[in-house]
Amino acid sequence: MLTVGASDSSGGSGIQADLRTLAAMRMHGASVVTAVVSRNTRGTTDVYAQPTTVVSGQLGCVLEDLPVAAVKTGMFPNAETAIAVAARARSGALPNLVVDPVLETAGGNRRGLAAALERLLPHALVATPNREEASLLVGWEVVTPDDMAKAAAELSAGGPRYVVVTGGDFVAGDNAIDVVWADGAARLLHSPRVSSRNTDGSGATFATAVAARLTLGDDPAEAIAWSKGFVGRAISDAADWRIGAGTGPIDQFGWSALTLR
Ligand SMILES: Nc1ncnc2c1ncn2[C@@H]1O[C@H](COP(=O)(O)OP(=O)(O)O)[C@@H](O)[C@H]1O
Ligand SMILES: Cc1ncc(COP(=O)(O)OP(=O)(O)O)c(N)n1
Repeated sequence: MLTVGASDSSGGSGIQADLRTLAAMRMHGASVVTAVVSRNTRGTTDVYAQPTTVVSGQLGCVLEDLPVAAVKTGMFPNAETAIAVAARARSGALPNLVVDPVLETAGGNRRGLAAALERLLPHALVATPNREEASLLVGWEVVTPDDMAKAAAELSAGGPRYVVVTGGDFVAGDNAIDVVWADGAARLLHSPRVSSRNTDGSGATFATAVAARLTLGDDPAEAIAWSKGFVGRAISDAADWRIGAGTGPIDQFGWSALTLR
């Protein structure tokens, strides 16, 4: 599987989380690095964008040799890089494409990046925006599960066949609720909400797991359901960790359950 995204110096999110997820799923991961991000558990302090020629060069180099079965995209530092990857997708070179439209580190040009992502989304099989990302993409505020379903339907029109609006930050009751839109209908996915300050990389882990399960032959609905369980366990297993002063990473490997002697 190929992940296209940014390097996160804290190790919690970005390509580090993606490659950890793939390793936990016993899968080989190739990685195209769109940016190098200075980030710790308290936040992001700098984003160094790779030149677009380097991103395109890495992409071409991987695709001409490795048998890539699925691709997940994460953070793009600017519109130009996203547009270059969209051009590759348009040519049919990115199979089983899962787009996690990260806008957190886009700085002042979120609208420009969102517009560029709109050029990538029609080539995706699955998109996994959180509520904030969905709000920016549809242009209105996505709050409730009904809103999530409406936004997912809007994004799916002319775009990915499956849209999952994730609701990790939607606190209502005991469940973490995601809304999946596919083939004209919305479905709610519930899992127990884990009380933890360590949720960094949840979105990256979820989207990567979806792409990885697609390579194993799941249909998208199965891949999404499996990944929801996987990320919930990873969050739960890391609930007691104390790594950094802020939002810490999650436990894709089930390390907390292992005893190493
Ligand atoms: N505290 C939590 N307990 C259980 N599942 C969670 C929790 N936080 C996030 N998730 C799940 O992790 C996945 C990523 O969701 P979310 O946090 O919304 O994405 P992002 O990290 O992109 O903001 C979703 O499947 C969501 O339901
Ligand atoms: C380098 C880098 N990549 C991704 C993110 C944020 O990704 P997102 O899917 O919004 O959230 P998590 O994966 O962290 O749950 C980031 N901040 N930096």
